[in-house]
Parts: sequence; C-alpha cells; structure tokens
Amino acid sequence: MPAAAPPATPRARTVVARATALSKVYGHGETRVTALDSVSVEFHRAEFTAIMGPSGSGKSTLMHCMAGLDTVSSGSARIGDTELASLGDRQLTRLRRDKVGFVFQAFNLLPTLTALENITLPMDIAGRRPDPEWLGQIVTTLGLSGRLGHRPNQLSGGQQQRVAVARALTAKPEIIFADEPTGNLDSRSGAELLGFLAESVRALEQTVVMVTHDPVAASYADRVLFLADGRIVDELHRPTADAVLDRMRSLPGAHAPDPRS
Ligand SMILES: Nc1ncnc2c1ncn2[C@@H]1O[C@H](COP(=O)(O)OP(=O)(O)OP(=O)(O)O)[C@@H](O)[C@H]1O
Repeated sequence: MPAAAPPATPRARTVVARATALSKVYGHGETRVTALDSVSVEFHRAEFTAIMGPSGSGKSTLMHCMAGLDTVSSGSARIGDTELASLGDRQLTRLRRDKVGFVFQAFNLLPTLTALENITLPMDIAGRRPDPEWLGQIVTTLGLSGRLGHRPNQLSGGQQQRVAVARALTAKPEIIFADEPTGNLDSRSGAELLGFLAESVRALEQTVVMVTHDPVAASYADRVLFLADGRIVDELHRPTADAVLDRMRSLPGAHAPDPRS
C-alpha cells in the first residue's frame, strides 16, 4: 500500500494588516454613500490576496483605508500593531514610506533616472541604503539584471512595470498594495508580472494585496475576497480563473452574462 502523504506543515500565520469592523461613509444627506460597511479581514505574511467585486463595491476604498491613503469613518485599520487612525500626517507618511509598497496602473517612474535609480529612489529619499543582497535577489527574481542602466523609455511596458514592482519590494515593506497592476499591459507582460508578484510572495515572503477586475489575474493569488455593496460576501482559496468568474457572476450588483453570447 502506498504511504499516505505527510500532512502539510502548518505555517505560522503572521497578521501583517487587519481591518476590524471598518466602515467608510462618503458625503452627507442625499449624497451619503456607504463605501465600506463593517469589513473585517486579515492579511497574512507571505500571502497573495486579490480583491474583486463589481464597480463601486468598495475595492479601492478598502485598499486606500488599509494603506493609510484615506481615513476610516468607524472601526479600525491596522498595519502590524499600528492603528492608522492614531497617527498624525507625518507619522502616516513615514509609515507608508517604511512599511507599505505601492504598485499602480501608471508606473510612475522618473524618466531621467535609470531603472536602478528608480528602484532605489524611495530609499534614497528616506536616507536608507538598500540591502545589496536583497536588491540582487529582487532584480534576479524580476529578470531585470540586464536592464538596470536603462531609462524607462528604453524599456518595454512590462519591464517598466517590473521596475515599479522592484521599487515597491526593495524597501522590504510589510505589505504591498497593487491597484490593477496589469491594467496597462498586454496579456503576456501581464502574466509575467503576476508570476513575479506570486514569486515575490513565495520566494521573498512578501505580502501582496491586489485589486483587480480580471479573473485570470485573480487566479495568481492565494485567495480572492469578493466585495459587494461594501461588504465581503465571499472568499475563495487557491482560485482558478473559472471559479473566480463563477463567483463574480453570482455577486449582488454583478451583470449576469447574456446566455446568447
Ligand atoms: N471620494 C469619494 N467621494 C464620494 N464617494 C466616493 C468617493 N470615493 C468612492 N466613492 C463611492 O464609494 C463607493 C465605492 O467606491 P470604490 O472606488 O471603492 O469602488 P470600486 O469597487 O473600487 O469600484 P471600481 O471597480 O469602479 O474602481 C462608490 O459608490 C463610489 O462612488
């Protein structure tokens, strides 16, 4: 009889960021919108989470509140043990600089700097020196070794986006927030980028939270959170693109696909 596979060793699950009963209300009176309605969620070290949901379901608001880019109306958003609402503007800026990495659709690279200079810029501004071994590992993981002396206009869109990811990883942030990071890429470059993000989670134990509309992009994540009307209504682990698409179709506010198409 074949021996049973040994049980997977449970990994210590360090909570890197946490929302507790987080609500966000915009406007007053008739223009009042509840963008987030008592959301509680944890993000763990070395975990890749995708956030999906119909337009207006609160994805960006959740990311902005968790990243300290927007304030909460009630409840709490924490990074590590730090309650973001307890911080003043300067402390928040410092926390974002030291603990949070961002990857947006627009790469936001400086055209006059080389790829390497763009990667190390946030640390230069903070007066910190990148750990050369770590930087080397990131550059190798992202396949940028031969491109470090190039300026952004000498790089493809995919390579520019990888430089943006390297920039986010270099400061060893507690957590990286990515907003539609593949939105401007062709499907091959997008797949490459998502592969690298997933690799940074596996090989570098990075924590990544990504907002996306794309079920294929979400399938690179370890879990997918589904938002509808400001609430987390579903969660999928080890998702496939088809499973994500299925759940998306059943969400409140989702447009049911036309059976004739
Ligand atoms: N600054 C703001 N002022 C007023 N209402 C806002 C503001 N930002 C977002 N909202 C509203 O909050 C709700 C959630 O918006 P949010 O941008 O988080 O949704 P989303 O899921 O990211 O949408 P999309 O997929 O279209 O980007 C929406 O109804 C939106 O109109």
